[in-house]
Amino acid sequence: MKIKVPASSANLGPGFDSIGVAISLYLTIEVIGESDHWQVDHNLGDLPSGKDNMIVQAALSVKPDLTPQHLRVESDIPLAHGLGSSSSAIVGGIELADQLGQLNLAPHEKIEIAAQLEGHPDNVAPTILGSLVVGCKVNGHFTAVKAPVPPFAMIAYIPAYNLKTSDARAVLPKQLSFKEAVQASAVANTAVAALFAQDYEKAGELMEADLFHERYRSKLVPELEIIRNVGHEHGAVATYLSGAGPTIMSLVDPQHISDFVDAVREAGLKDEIRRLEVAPRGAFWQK
Ligand SMILES: Nc1ncnc2c1ncn2[C@@H]1O[C@H](COP(=O)(O)OP(=O)(O)OP(=O)(O)O)[C@@H](O)[C@H]1O
Ligand SMILES: N[C@@H](CCO)C(=O)O
Repeated sequence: MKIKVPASSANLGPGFDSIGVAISLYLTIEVIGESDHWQVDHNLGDLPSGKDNMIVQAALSVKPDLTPQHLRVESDIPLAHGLGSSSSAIVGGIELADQLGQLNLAPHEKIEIAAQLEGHPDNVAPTILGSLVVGCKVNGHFTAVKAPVPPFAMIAYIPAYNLKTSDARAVLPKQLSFKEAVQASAVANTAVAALFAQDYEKAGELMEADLFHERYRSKLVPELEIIRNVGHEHGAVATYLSGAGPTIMSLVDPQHISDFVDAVREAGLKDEIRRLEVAPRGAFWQK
């Protein structure tokens, strides 16, 4: 039995901590069988291989008396790169507990648990539901709404360097003025309306007009402005900092992908570029 959990790309510009999209890169957790201790074989470098692994910790937070298992974990989601690897691990752990503990959790219950563990729903909600999701905390619980899937290729520029979410949050201001907060939220509201209206010309402009986080983080990820400018000339509808970065995501019309990629290379950017898709389905089990 295997669980497949998609990656995710959060924020989409002004939807800071609120909007995210499931992405076609996967964390796979194979259940080999019961064991006398938790054992996690993985291809993820020096991450923990026992009970202290994030997947196991998430599973035990849901059901502390789960029987220990031998798991095999593989992932094509780069760690600490703004593609939601920690959320995929948390959601994978919740799915594991749900299945092994026969809990039959509803999607909204999984979102509640996962968002409490992660702190915000922008990565975990699309990782659970698939496609594009807008969510928030309200009246002490998390809520999430699925939006139409944008009909674009997601072209990710993945810098070689890592950027921990905690470091990328440390550069954000503690406060915004009332006037700035009103303007930032007006941009985000209109971006969401444009996404639901499937008016991608308007959505693209608004996705590039974030006032919550990108202007503070762009000094950590100087490639953002370069790729955004390339995108304006070469077929990108919008370019944004994926999650806390450093991955930069561009929504590109499929007809313009090779032109866009060539132009990014001509701008002197040499790190990995991957063509990804929106994953329409959230985490699921396979025999
Ligand atoms: N499969 C996994 N198993 C165990 N721990 C993991 C796994 N995937 C990620 N992690 C943990 O999550 C950390 C990365 O989380 P972080 O929030 O910094 O970045 P991210 O989730 O990849 O990006 P972002 O939140 O910006 O989209 C890793 O350093 C590791 O500690
Ligand atoms: N919304 C989060 C995503 C990463 O957890 C951020 O940008 O910090």
